[in-house]
Amino acid sequence: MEMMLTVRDLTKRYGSFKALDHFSMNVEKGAIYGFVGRNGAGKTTLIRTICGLQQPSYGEYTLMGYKHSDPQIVKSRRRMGAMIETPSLYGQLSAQENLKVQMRTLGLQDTREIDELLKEVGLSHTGRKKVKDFSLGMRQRLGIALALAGSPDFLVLDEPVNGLDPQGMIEVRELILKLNRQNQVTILISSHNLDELARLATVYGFIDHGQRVKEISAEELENACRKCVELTVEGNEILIETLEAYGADYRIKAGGTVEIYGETALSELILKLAQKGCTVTSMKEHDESLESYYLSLIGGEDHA
Ligand SMILES: Nc1ncnc2c1ncn2[C@@H]1O[C@H](COP(=O)(O)OP(=O)(O)OP(=O)(O)O)[C@@H](O)[C@H]1O
Repeated sequence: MEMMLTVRDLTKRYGSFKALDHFSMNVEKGAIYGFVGRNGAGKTTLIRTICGLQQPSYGEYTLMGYKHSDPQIVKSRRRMGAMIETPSLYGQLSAQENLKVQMRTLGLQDTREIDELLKEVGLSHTGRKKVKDFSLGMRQRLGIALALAGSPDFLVLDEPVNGLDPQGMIEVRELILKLNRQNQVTILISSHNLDELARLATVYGFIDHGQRVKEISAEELENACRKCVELTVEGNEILIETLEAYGADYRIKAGGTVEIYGETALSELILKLAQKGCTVTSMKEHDESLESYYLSLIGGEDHA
């Protein structure tokens, strides 16, 4: 298993406050790593640190095999593109000119790439329009284009769908999937939009109070998010007796509603209940989503 990024025991202190507290993560080559945590959990701090914008107080990370303390890590950084929080753009310049500046900063000559990048993020039509007159979504797309300059192997996106309309979100999602599948770009993406992340991520890392809560593959998460049917009946005793006879996996909730997990022959169950004189008053089917998994891991209250 080849790793793009490994983070070990990383701690970042601001005075006595630990924004990262012995945090560890593993981003395999080829992954789309969904980085999840509430406001202030430490996501941007981690991203800024691995991009070399700030030094860890303790711990280490390796990027494409180079340790953070190894001067050769600059080689890895050249193959990495990042968009962190709101992209810093030149308001008086057009999208094309902003990209030209970025290419020059990176020491790249290929101006043909600029048109391709603009097309890729859906900004070809913006012509001479100054970036200060762009919508939030357009700025966000230009930020992604800047991160893509130089065709990085590792793309780090901090909240990339922030401010995008539904169409924009679909386009960014398709772009991310295309970069990953066709160009084998490894992607680390932090987002509050769990529904959006669930459509992309191949692995998830959950962070809270600067600490790693869980790292889990999308497949493992899918297995952990079991299908569930909620039944409310008149007379729970008959329902429980019937479920026991089926050997079903169930849980009785407050108020008498029963949650039944896994594949259960529902129509057969309901028929059996009716035969025993037990009436079903309500039935709801739902998948435990990434959101409920996240809430069960981290808890519902927001500290921000
Ligand atoms: N330069 C700084 N000085 C002091 N505290 C800081 C600094 N930068 C970040 N913090 C604090 O570190 C914690 C983590 O912040 P960070 O921006 O990494 O969170 P985040 O998970 O990216 O949050 P969000 O989702 O809101 O962007 C916060 O409590 C924040 O106030």
